[in-house]
Amino acid sequence: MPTTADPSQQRRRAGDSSPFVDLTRTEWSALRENTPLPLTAEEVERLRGLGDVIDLDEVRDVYLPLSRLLNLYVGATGQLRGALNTFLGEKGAQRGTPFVIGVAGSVAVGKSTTARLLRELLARWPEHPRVELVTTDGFLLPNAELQRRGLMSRKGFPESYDRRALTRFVADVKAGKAEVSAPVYSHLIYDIVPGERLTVHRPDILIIEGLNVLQPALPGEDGRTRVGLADFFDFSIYVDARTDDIERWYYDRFKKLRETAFQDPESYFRRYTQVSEEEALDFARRNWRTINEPNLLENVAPTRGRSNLILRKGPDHKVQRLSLRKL
Ligand SMILES: Nc1ncnc2c1ncn2[C@@H]1O[C@H](COP(=O)(O)OP(=O)(O)O)[C@@H](O)[C@H]1O
Ligand SMILES: CC(C)(COP(=O)(O)O)[C@@H](O)C(=O)NCCC(=O)O
Repeated sequence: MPTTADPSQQRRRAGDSSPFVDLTRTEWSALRENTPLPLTAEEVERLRGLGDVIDLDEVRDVYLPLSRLLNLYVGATGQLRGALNTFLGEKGAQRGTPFVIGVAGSVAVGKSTTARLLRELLARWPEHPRVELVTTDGFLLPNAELQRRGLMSRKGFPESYDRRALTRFVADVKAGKAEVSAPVYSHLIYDIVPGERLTVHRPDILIIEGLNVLQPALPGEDGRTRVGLADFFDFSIYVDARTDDIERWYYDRFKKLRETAFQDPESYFRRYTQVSEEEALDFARRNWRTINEPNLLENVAPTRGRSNLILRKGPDHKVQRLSLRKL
């Protein structure tokens, strides 16, 4: 068989048998067309998570095309709704429901920054100004309950969440309910905040970000299949990187948190400011090796292929390649 040295042709051939279109950063960035850059360097700085490297170039090259694509998807969904209403006739006077976007990926991969940037960029389009962001950590079981179930060292694994409540939350938002609320998690106290709720009032777009948002539904106690969170998504994004890089980012962030958030007298991790950096890092390494890495490999990474878009980061946190699901 003749071979070709042209990588784009090779990719095209491989692409024929893949449900995704693979794009380099350069190819992707050309797709922003004339979408204006609505954020200043200061605003980007404010949105950046600890350890993340996001600057205006990254916003322009990666996030503007993404915001343009999502705006097109929201518009096309509105047209589909019109078709559905025509079909439904008398019953078809349904008002729109929020467009739901899931953002998945490992602990420390930078999904929070991706989700926060998207919220800001999407809210600047006049067609959908009301964009809400909810993280799934609010649906973690409280520490007391995790302890009762012997799950304290499984935080972030699918079984550490109240998955029914999480799915019900997204289902209610997607159904167009006027007011839906979620519990709130605090990284500071490492627990659910008693009595605190976050309320969502029928936004134009809901972004739901978390480790396990693309997990398929578990069968119920009767063994029957249930509806899962991702069944309510209109679009989903998986933030991806090499496991070695994510591990390094996790330790770098831990070191920074030790100098900042952990110093707070209320911080659950305050004790790691009182020991040597090496001892503190031993704890971080244990956490990575026994909790976050196994969860990434067993539960999170296998959901990558269920997303609509994979953002693949290089060792410097910058997105290098993207895979977009074909329709
Ligand atoms: N122990 C901690 N104390 C304070 N903030 C934390 C702590 N652990 C993580 N964070 C912050 O919580 C957010 C979510 O972190 P994480 O779930 O690892 O997702 P990601 O890094 O993909 O955004 C990040 O902004 C991170 O900086
Ligand atoms: C709170 C998390 C489970 C992430 O929750 P998510 O919002 O992704 O559902 C995670 O950031 C975490 O704290 N993991 C526990 C192990 C650790 O401290 O690294």
